[in-house]
Order: sequence, then structure tokens, then C-alpha cells
Amino acid sequence: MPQHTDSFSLSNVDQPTRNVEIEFNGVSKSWGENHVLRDLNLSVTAGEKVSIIGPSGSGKTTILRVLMTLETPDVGVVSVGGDILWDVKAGVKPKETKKMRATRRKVGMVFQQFNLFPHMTALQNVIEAPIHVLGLPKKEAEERAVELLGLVGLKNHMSHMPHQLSGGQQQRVAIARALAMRPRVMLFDEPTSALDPELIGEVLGVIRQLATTTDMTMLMVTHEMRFAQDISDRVLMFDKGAVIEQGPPDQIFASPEHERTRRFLSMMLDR
Ligand SMILES: Nc1ncnc2c1ncn2[C@@H]1O[C@H](COP(=O)(O)OP(=O)(O)OP(=O)(O)O)[C@@H](O)[C@H]1O
Repeated sequence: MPQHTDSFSLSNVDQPTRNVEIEFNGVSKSWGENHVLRDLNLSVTAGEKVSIIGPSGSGKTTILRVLMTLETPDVGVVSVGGDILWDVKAGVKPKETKKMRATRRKVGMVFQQFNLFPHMTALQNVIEAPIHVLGLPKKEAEERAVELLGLVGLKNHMSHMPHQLSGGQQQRVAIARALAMRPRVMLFDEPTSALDPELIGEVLGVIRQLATTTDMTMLMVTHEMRFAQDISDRVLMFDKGAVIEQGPPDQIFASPEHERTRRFLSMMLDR
């Protein structure tokens, strides 16, 4: 497990009081006959870096979207940092209570598309939520944003508009924007899939840096197999709405047990 360092202000993130940061308990989700999550049980430890791999349409993104409360499970319990986000059987849904808002804020997400506000500079994109959602004073939000834009290598691009930035730079702004909310859990949904090949490395470099220098819990859906192998504590192989195999990357990549995993990896690693 990477050691925490004080290299930047994410070190101020509250320490989790429990060892389990993310928990899915018996979570299922269907769209009609399409069973996208099937009785998912998953536990992620605080600080753990977990990659989710698997074929297209197997439900990987849906896991992240449930954690962001962007999708509603049909059944099951989901908690973050010990606080329940979903308890569908008990009828608890994420209402806009103060506590629920605080629980949701523990989780940040970087999407495939960067989704920056097109009429705002990079800096404005990053300070927007800390000011309007967290209520931070502008000066403090700006200091935080400057630090984070420096962290993602965009110190000299703070006043650029999104259209003046490359896809890789836009995605790095999106990462800084998510970090500005000081989440304890960061979700990445194929963050390089919309990028030209030559821009992928710069975004993976930033994620790698976060993985190795912060104690945030990270859950990454990725098709970058070598990257997953390199930075993960654990890899989950997902297929048809369920984890069919999981373990340390060396085990999953060097000696997968499941035939489906073997076929998937040989296809992905041959690309
Ligand atoms: N809003 C929706 N309505 C109906 N079906 C949906 C919806 N969102 C996702 N699905 C379906 O759920 C299934 C799982 O989707 P999901 O995006 O979680 O898969 P994935 O493993 O992340 O795929 P990919 O690697 O292609 O992104 C797919 O069959 C998808 O078509």
C-alpha cells in the first residue's frame, strides 16, 4: 500500500474512522431484462487502489454511477466511509439531507468526457464547486485551485478556456476539479478513453501520482491493462454484472484462474 506523504493539501482529507471505505452488499440493477449488476458484494479498504477491468457492457461504469448516486440500485445496500448511501430494501434513498450531501461529497468522479464548463477558464472550473457547494471563501478556493492545477501540471494554463486546451489538459483540469472537493474516494471511469493516444500518458501520469502519493481510496475502471497492473493494489475482473475473479495484479495478470479472464486479457494485451 503506498505510504501517505504531505506533498500537497489532500493530506488534509479527514481520515476514515473505519477500515472499510466502500461497501456494496447484495446490490442488483437491471434495465428490463438486462441484469447489469447481479447481487454485487464488494468491499474496498480505505486507501486501497482498485482497478475494475472487464468487457464492454459488463456493468463497470454502473458501479461507479451508483456510488455517485447517479443510478438507483433495485436492491441492496451501499455505504461510503461507514455512512449508508443506498439501502433500497429499507427504502432509504439519497434524499437531499445535510448528512446525505456530506456522504455524497466524500466521493469524486472523473468521467470519460471531461465535461468542463465551456465558458469558464481552467481556474474558474476548479473553484466553482468549492465556492458554491462547500461555501469556501473565494481566496481559499482559489489558493486550493492554484495548488491543484499546479499538481496536474497546468500552472501555466490557468486562464485558458477549455477550447484552448488539449483533451489531455482538459481531463487534467477535470481531475483537479474533482480533487478540489477533497473527496476521500476518487472514481475514474475510463479517463483516457476519449483521448488521442499521444495524450493518454499525461493523464495516466497524474493518476499514477495520486495513487502513489495520497491515501485516497481509488476505484478505476480502465482498459489500460499495463497501467492497472502497475498501480493497483487489487484488480477486479467483471463480467455480466458480477466480479468473477479478483486479486493482486500480479496474480490476475500472470496467472488468471478464470477462462473468461484469460481470454479477455489476451485480447486486451494484444491490442
Ligand atoms: N440508462 C440506461 N438505460 C438502459 N440501459 C443502460 C443504461 N445505462 C447503461 N445501460 C446498459 O447497462 C449495461 C452496462 O453498462 P455499463 O456502462 O455499466 O457497462 P461497462 O462495463 O462500463 O461498459 P463500457 O466498458 O463499454 O463502458 C450495458 O448493457 C448498457 O447498455
